[in-house]
Order: sequence, then C-alpha cells, then structure tokens
Amino acid sequence: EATTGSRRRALKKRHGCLPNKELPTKNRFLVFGIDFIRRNIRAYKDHKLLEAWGACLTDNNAHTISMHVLGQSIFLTDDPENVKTILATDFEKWSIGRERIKHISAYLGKGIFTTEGAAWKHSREMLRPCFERSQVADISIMDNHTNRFMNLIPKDGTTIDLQPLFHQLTLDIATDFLFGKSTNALDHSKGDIEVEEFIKAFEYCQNPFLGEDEARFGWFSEVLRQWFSNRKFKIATKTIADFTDKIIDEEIASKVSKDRAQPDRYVFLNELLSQTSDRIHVRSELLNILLAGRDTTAALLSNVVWELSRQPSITTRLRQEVAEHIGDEVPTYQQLKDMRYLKAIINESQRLYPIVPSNSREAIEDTILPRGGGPDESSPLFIPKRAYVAYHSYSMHRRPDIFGSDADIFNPTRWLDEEREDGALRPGWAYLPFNGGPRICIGQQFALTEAMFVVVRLLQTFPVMESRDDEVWREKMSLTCTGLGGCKVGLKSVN
Ligand code: HEM
Repeated sequence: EATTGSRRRALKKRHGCLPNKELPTKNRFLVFGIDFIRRNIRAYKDHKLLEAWGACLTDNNAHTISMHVLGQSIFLTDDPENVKTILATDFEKWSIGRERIKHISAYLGKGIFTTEGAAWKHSREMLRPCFERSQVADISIMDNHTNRFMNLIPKDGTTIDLQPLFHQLTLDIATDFLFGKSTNALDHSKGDIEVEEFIKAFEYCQNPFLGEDEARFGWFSEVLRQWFSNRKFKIATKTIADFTDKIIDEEIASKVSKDRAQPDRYVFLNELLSQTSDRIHVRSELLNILLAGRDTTAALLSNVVWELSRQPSITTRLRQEVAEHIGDEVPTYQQLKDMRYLKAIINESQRLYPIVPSNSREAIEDTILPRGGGPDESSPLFIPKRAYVAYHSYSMHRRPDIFGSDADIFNPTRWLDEEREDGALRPGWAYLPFNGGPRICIGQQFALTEAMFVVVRLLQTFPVMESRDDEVWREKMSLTCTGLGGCKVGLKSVN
C-alpha cells in the first residue's frame, strides 16, 4: 500500500508541481514562527496588518508564499488564478475552516455562514428565493430608518463622526428587514431594555476579548477567545436566542391568527417560515445573515462617505448624477441601479478598502493550486491536507500589473469603460469584494442598494459636505475591516 509520502510525490509529479517561495524567518530555531507572530502583533497595534501581509508577498517578489505558524502550514496568495481555483473550480476540495465553524456557530448556531456540504447547500437553496423577492421591497424600510438617521445629523456644519451612526442605521434596517421588528437603535429618545440587551450580547459574542483585552493581547485576543469559553459568553448566547425566538414565535402566532399588523410588507422571517417551520433552524439562519449583513454595509458606507468628503470634484460629479437621475425624490430601486458613477465610486472604495480584506480556506485533502510553484511562480503548487490558504484581496486589489500604475489612487473612472484610454477594465477574479464562486455573498444586491440609497439621501439633504479628518486611511480590524478614524464630516443643509 502506498505511503502518504509516495502518494504525494506521485501527485506532485503528475501535475508538474514545483516548490513555492517561503517566507524567510529571521531565526531558523524559532520553528513555530514566533518572529512572524511578533511582527504581526506589532503591525496589528499600528493598524498596519494588511500592509504587513501584503509586504510578505511584495518584499519577496511573490504572489504566493508559505510560512509555518504554531506548527501549521499557511500559504498566502494574491494570485487570482489560485483564488479562482479555491473558490470555484475546486470548490469541493476546500473548507471554510474548522476554527470559523466552531467559533461562530457557538453563538449563532448552524446556518448559511457556518455550515458546509449538504447542510450549507440546503441553507443556500432555502434562502435564495427570500433574497430574490426582497430586492425591490425594502426601499420603504430603508427610507424610514434613513430619515431618522438624517435627523440626528447637525445641519450647521458641526463636526460629526458618522461611523457609529452608520452601524446603528444598518442594524436597524437589517433587523427590520429580517425580523419585521427593528432594534430602532437610532431612536435615542426611548430605551427598549430587551433590544439593548440583545445588541450588547450580539456585539459581545463577536468580540468578547477585543473590548477589554485588545490592548494587552492585540491580534491574539482573537485566538484567546477561541481557547476560553466563558460564562459571560454563554449568557450572551442565551440572550440572543431568547430575543430572536420571541420574535419568531410572535410571527408564527400572527400567521396562525391571520391577524398580521402589516400584511403587505415584506418580512424575510415570514418568507423563511414559508420554507421551513423548524424554529431553531430559522433562528440560526436569521442570526447568520444579521452577522454577515450588518457591520459590512456600515463599514462600506463609512469608507465611501469618508472618501467623498475629501474629494470635492468626485462629489460634484456625483451630485450631477443624482440631479439628472433622481432630483429631490426618494430614489427607487431601478433609479439606483442606473447610477453608474455612484456604482463606480462604490467599486473603487471596495477595491482600495475591502470590507473583508483577507479570507482563508482549509484544504480538505491533498490538492493542487495552478500557480505559485517554481522561481517564476508559473508552475502548479502542491497543498497538503489541512493547510490553510489565506487569500489577500487587499493586496490583490492594489496590484499595479492588474489595475495599472495608479493602482494606489482613488479613481472611480477606472470602472467606466468609455472613459479609459487603455480599454475596458476586466479584473475578473482579481476583484473580490463580495467573494466569488458558489459561496459568493448572497446579500450583495441588498448591500449595494442600501449603501447607494443612503449616499443619495445624504447628498440630497446636505448640499455641503466637508471632511473633518486630516489623517490617511488606516484600518480597524475585527470580523470586518473599516476606517480607524471613523467618518468625521461637517454637513450643511444650505449652501
Ligand atoms: C458591503 C457589504 C457586504 C460585503 C462587503 C459582504 C461581503 C461578503 C463576503 C466576502 C462573503 C464571503 C465570506 C466567506 O465565504 O468567507 C459574504 C458572504 C455572505 N454574505 Fe455578505 N457582504 C456584505 C453585505 C451583506 C448583506 C447586506 C447580507 C444580508 C442581508 C449579506 C449576507 C451574506 C451571507 C448570508 C453570506 C454567506 C454566503 C454563503 O456562505 O453561502 N452580506 N459576504
């Protein structure tokens, strides 16, 4: 019978694999990659982790490189061909990773974001029609909450950081859309204890260590969280479940009595209940979507408005587009879809500041990536079972050989084919803000509609928008990535 070694040799030979580039370690005796970890903690504290990972590649003239950390083989790549193989061509051979499944399902339960194989397929099929039917219907939900958001902004140019408000806004919209009952976090006048407890518990479970121990443990608080499950975590998990179950029970009861308050309104939970009556499953799916859909859209809004406030000429052109397409009216879904310049701005923001800047997959079996082997990296590369491959969209999105010599500059017109001198930009797998392949973000359309809606309403309400931030963009990393400096602006309702 063939040994693992001989099987691997045969596999490498059959595919013509060559060795890949390795990250040089300062001290060969530090076999667990301690120097790499130290460098990472420092970079995390300086809010330069994304740059540091990018430098692992560029400093070594590599697009795929390997390293050994705590006895684990990790590959890092910004090669679109490899990313395509992992996410699409060889989808079945890659797992989202045992760590992610264990950690996130501990408080959300099993749903689309935390399962794989047949269970994931089932979730995806069940949720797809809910998302398709939702597309046009939620403008009214967005409008209500966005109005409340606008009312909280000073109209006389006083400096305000919009970032925390964006997080409240996207939470209110997401819960209204999913549950049919909003957290109304933007309603600062009345406190709903149950809602406050739910928000606190949900945020705590995402970052139980980051709050208190970030300063002490830095990047490692993430790892520590996975090692210690504490009582507080369990209580928070129960709070989340109880809050959601109550809403589900109310919805089931109102269905039975046919006494629904707003029979014509689209409620995701309602759609979901028409697919399954398994209450725990419904709860887990809702919470999975809430996690995936809430902070991501807030981070995008924060980055887009931060950039617009610093780029008067881009904003002036965008105002013209709003005036031509929409005027002062509340935009419709179709009008938003037709706003090509706004879409280009959002594309460009997600290119330079991707909300999920780095992601990874774990090899389920010994497998092959098409590139990264040999000195010029053009040969296939062998990946052993259980190795992690991190794909770094942040540096892929900034590759000058793909996006041009101005890849570091914010220039939305690169997305408008007719305005490019060198022909159309077709980045394909080199541009991945919403991931790709069968697990591509299912809420992409919802997120884009929401972000566009809020930006348009902001510009319509405030003819003057000024930046109140002189710093360069720096990252704030948690499950998602957003700007460290927030989104400090001064807005005026009259010129
Ligand atoms: C700008 C906003 C958003 C960004 C940048 C974003 C990005 C992503 C990315 C990169 C993934 C892939 C994660 C992975 O497989 O490792 C993903 C998955 C997902 N997203 Fe989004 N997302 C956004 C908004 C939303 C919204 C608004 C919703 C729902 C309302 C949503 C629901 C989901 C779900 C359910 C998945 C899991 C899909 C699956 O595994 O089949 N996302 N998203």
